[in-house]
Amino acid sequence: MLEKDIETILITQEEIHNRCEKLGKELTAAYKNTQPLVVGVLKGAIPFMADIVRQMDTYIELDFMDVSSYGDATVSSGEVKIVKDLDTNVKGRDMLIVEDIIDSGRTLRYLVDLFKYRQANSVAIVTLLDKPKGRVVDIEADYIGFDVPDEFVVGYGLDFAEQYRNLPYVGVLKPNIYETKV
Ligand SMILES: O=P(O)(O)OC[C@H]1O[C@H](OP(=O)(O)OP(=O)(O)O)[C@H](O)[C@@H]1O
Ligand code: HPA
Ligand SMILES: [Mg+2]
Repeated sequence: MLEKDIETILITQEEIHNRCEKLGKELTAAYKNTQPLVVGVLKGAIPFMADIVRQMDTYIELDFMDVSSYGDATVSSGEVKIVKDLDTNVKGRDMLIVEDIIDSGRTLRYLVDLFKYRQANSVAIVTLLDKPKGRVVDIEADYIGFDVPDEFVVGYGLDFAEQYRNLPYVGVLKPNIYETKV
């Protein structure tokens, strides 16, 4: 059903699963002596977060933050706003932010600066996808699943107009889909 809208599959479900296993081992080792607060950035990070935390064999806590800079657009508005804040006081905490993609970098630049301002002890980033060509502000992830080309990607949490988050892989939409929705 959804697959008819996809032009190319960039990353398969199996590739994502295998990469999550490897990243999970690295994160387990990195956080074995601390109890990090793992922060999922709603809504895109949900599928990746569900997979990556189940590959972390160590003590962790979960929290969520909802920030938005895109709305239904495919180009970032440039302004990041908090839609839902954390429930947890982060002062002195080791934090791991889980994201689906770093594109312009604005969302993560904002979050890292915010958590440092709130005096977190450390702030690291794990992202499923990195789109280095999209970068407008300076930010790098500590753990990256895959690099993607400078194209608008969907699936595995990533949406176009709130659709396609539930695809079990990452792909590029057929051009006619943009035309009918824009
Ligand atoms: O590096 P950037 O250019 O800031 O883009 C990346 C962010 O944009 C998307 O979220 P969005 O704000 O669309 O919310 P969503 O997760 O609910 O789709 C994505 O999930 C990242 O959080
Ligand atoms: N796809 C979906 N959402 C996004 C993207 C993308 O390529 N970049 C930033 N948010
Ligand atoms: Mg989005």
